[in-house]
Amino acid sequence: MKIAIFGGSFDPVHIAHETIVEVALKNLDIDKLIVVPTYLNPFKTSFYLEPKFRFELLKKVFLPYPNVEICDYEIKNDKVSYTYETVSYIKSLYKPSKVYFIIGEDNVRNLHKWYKIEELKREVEFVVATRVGFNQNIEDFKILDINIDISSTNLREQIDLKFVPKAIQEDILNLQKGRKIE
Ligand SMILES: Nc1ncnc2c1ncn2[C@@H]1O[C@H](COP(=O)(O)OP(=O)(O)OP(=O)(O)O)[C@@H](O)[C@H]1O
Ligand SMILES: O=C(O)c1ccc[n+]([C@@H]2O[C@H](COP(=O)([O-])O)[C@@H](O)[C@H]2O)c1
Repeated sequence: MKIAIFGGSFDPVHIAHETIVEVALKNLDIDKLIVVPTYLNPFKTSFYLEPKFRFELLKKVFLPYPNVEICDYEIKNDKVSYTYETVSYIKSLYKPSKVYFIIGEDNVRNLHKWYKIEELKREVEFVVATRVGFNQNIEDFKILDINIDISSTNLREQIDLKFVPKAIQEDILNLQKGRKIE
């Protein structure tokens, strides 16, 4: 089995994430794509939406995709998880013959600082989703061509429903009513 892992904070999930998954399913030779929400990214100090809620939003968004699974491994750890550990766990579960790990172009800059990065590079092939405004040297990577100028930060600051997947628009509007999001 060949798999791709797409890890992220998804705080909250937006349409660029959904598009990355669609393009990956189309362009990578994979049987399954596993989305792994973080409890907390090792380089970040806090999250905004509760991990369980970010997980539920991802479930709703990717329900129509039969080959997409949302993995609660990091959330259940209830603490910072390193990608190297998550990949080891997923590998022990599925014994895949090939593992891709998808990151956005913004994450290329600090990739060399990831925990056990040299070992991790031997375990996975990194795939980079291009990101508007980030011009990293990505010629050594497999590329997913994404051209959507949105971030979770933008959405937390100001909701614009055109960047929110249809399946969760109501949940996001409810957050706005409760003033959890502006
Ligand atoms: N618009 C985008 N284009 C390409 N890649 C993206 C885009 N948005 C997110 N990604 C990538 O998807 C993964 C998960 O993203 P993440 O949940 O951190 O969203 P984000 O929009 O970058 O959030 P934040 O604004 O909170 O940093 C990361 O590897 C990130 O680089
Ligand atoms: O393992 C690490 O050292 C490491 C350091 C920074 C980020 N990551 C992972 O990179 C992925 C993208 O994170 P984010 O917050 O940009 O969505 C997510 O799966 C993080 O756990 C992993």
